[in-house]
Amino acid sequence: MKIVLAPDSYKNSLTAKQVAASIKKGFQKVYPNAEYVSFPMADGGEGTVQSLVDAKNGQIITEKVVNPLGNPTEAQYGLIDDGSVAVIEMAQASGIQYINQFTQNPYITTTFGTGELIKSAIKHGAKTVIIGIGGSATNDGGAGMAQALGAHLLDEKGDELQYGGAMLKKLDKVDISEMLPELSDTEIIIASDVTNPLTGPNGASHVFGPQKGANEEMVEFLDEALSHYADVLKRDLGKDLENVPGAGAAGGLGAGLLAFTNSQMRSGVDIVVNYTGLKEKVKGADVVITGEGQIDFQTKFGKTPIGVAKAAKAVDPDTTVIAIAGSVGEKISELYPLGIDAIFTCVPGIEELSKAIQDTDKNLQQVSENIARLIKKV
Ligand SMILES: O=C(O)[C@H](O)CO
Repeated sequence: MKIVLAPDSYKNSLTAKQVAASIKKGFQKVYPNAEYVSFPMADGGEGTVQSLVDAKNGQIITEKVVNPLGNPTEAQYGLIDDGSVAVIEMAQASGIQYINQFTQNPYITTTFGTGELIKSAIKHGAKTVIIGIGGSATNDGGAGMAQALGAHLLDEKGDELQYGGAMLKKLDKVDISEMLPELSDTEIIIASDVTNPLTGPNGASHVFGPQKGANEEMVEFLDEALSHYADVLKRDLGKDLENVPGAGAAGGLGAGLLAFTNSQMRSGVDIVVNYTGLKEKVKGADVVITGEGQIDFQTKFGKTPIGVAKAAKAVDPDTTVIAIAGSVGEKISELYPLGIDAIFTCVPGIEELSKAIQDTDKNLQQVSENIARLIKKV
């Protein structure tokens, strides 16, 4: 019996590695001698660094960077494959957790710290940088990120723009002559959490600006600023990004990365499946167990369980794929035709969220044992 455990993390509760360990303990009560292969997974969002570092025995690097408000902070990223590949979550340096109702202000928040993480990864020898973007406090189109990598974003007087989305309105010229030279040999793979364009009603400012503190007037101003930024990028760098899907992710960092680096957008979970070699590991598996904190029909839009199911079924359509979630939401039947054979929640009954989170390990073991008993019977 070969059992592959490839879950995502359960947000605010367990890392993907811990989830896999809990499921394994439950299964071992029924199948003590099975072959277990644990594969912490992720989809480019929160937990991607930890999952890839765990899956590939990588290394966590801590770097002093600037947070979105321009204050010093420490942020982490991962190095895998002997340091040749870096894994970054932009939110570690420029995420929404750094702001509160008193400090939130997308006119001034910056992605400079994300650029510092990319620079650090390159200085450590990374030739490929996987960057998960989303969960940001910023609306600066990745301008701060580009400045940290040596780009000059200049106003009419030739002065460097200050941090923040509002400043982009003053952008007159982009000069990339002093950007980090190694960037031209660095492949950047972007895992974006959304497919929104840079500007317009579905763009970064209109859709995600309010959650970062923008009122109606600010949203309009920021949208115009990003539109002007896109015009200058098109004129000075020859990149037309305004309507590219994902350009509006992380306050337009998607556009910034596409404009200033050798980058391409890919599905986050496909990147992780690829880098962990999951398809190789699921060969010969009798059962593949995946999961995430919350499963519902939206899981089909590139979340971990679907990525795992697709990989497993591509290798062998007869492999049984089971998902275990903390909470199971609406229309999960939409996931069955996509490769997930059955979905279970690990929460035993109605209880406080804090209690469910606290008991996740125990609950996961319990439901896993039950699933194993059922499989044995069948
Ligand atoms: O950071 C943001 O703006 C949202 O997560 C969308 O990417």
